[in-house]
Parts: sequence; C-alpha cells; structure tokens
Amino acid sequence: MTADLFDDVEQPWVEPLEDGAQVLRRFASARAPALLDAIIRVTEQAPLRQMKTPGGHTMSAAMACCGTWGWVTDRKGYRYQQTDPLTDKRWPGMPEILRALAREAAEQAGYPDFEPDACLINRYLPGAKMALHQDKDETDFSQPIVSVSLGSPIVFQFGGDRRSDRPRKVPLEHGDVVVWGGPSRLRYHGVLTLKPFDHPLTGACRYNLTFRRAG
Ligand SMILES: O=C(O)CCC(=O)C(=O)O
Ligand SMILES: [Fe+2]
Repeated sequence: MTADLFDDVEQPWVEPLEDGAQVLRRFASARAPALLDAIIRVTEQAPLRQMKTPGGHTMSAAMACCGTWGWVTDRKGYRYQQTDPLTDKRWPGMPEILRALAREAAEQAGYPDFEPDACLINRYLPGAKMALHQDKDETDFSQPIVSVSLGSPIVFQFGGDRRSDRPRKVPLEHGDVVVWGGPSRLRYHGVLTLKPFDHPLTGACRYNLTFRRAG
C-alpha cells in the first residue's frame, strides 16, 4: 500500500433529488482545504455574526457574506445589501476559488450560465439549525441556488412549495453540494440541529456556502 492511498478523496457522484434539484456528492471534497482557507480570509474582513430575525429572534447560525451582495436580516426585515452593516464597508469580493466551484457545480447540475453575485457563509456549531424557509429575496429566480457543505455532517430538509409539505431528509456530508433551480427553485428547505462531531478539518463546526444571483 502506498502513502497516497490514504490521501485519496472519494470520487464524486450525482444523486437526483427532485425535478431541477441534485445532490453532487463529494463534489467539493478535493478542494475543501482551499475553500476553508478562503472562508477564513473572508471572515477576517467580514466577521461571522448571529443576526436577528424581523421577529426579534437571534439566528443560531453565524453568518458572513462575500460578493457584490450580502444577505442580512434585522428588525427591519430580510434583504440584500452591498455593505456589511457591522463595518459599513462593501462585502469582501468573492474569492475566485469559491466562484469557480459554484459555477462548476451549477453546470454539472444543468445550469451552465450561473453567475453568482452573492455568497452567504453560514457557520453552525452543535445545537445550531435553520428552520424551513424559501430563498426568495433574489430578483432572478431563473438562476439556481448552489449550497456547499463543509465539515460536520447534518441533515438537510428539502420540502415542497408550501411550508406544510413534508420535507425529505437528506443527510449531507463534507464536500456535498446541493443545487436547486428551475421547477425546484422556491422549494422550502432547512437543516436539522447540528449534532456534536469532530471533523478533521473543522472540528465541531459545519460551514455552508450558499451561492445566489441576488441582483
Ligand atoms: O446550511 C444549509 O445547508 C442551508 C442554508 C440555507 O438554506 C440558507 O442559508 O438559506
Ligand atoms: Fe436557504
């Protein structure tokens, strides 16, 4: 047995989810260390923070953004804006390695013209979750959502067009990428509570990168 057998990353494979939606298993695994480096660099400029919902609840996931547009929430509502409310500066640019990954994943899933201008970075620690919601603050629903999982595994929920539709449970692991668009673009989705885990690259934490065309 040679040493590089231990370094081998799994070959990616595709799992259809719904019409217009796919899970690209391990699509991001090989470049995960570089993606995590890029996340660290972005969050040095735009710190991760737990934002408040319009209803006054503090979100359990900590968030930061890069790209032209960043998604924010506060007592005034949900919206995209070009500046970080913490620093009043423009969001850090989207690192090329992130943009390239999002474009390649979208193309693989059948969306060859994806031009993301927003990347939301979600950091979950054990106990954090995200309730079922639609991504609908964007202007152009012809562009898909590309959602990348890094670090600790979690259960993703992929529901219907109504909140009351029972969601499918999709376990996601490090390197998995979910793409949804076309007829699935406005599906309700979320993640269940993150369980304690010790990932070799991120420890207890899970990062999610959500790429969108916002503007
Ligand atoms: O963490 C995830 O996998 C989902 C994140 C999400 O849906 C969002 O940020 O809108
Ligand atoms: Fe979402």
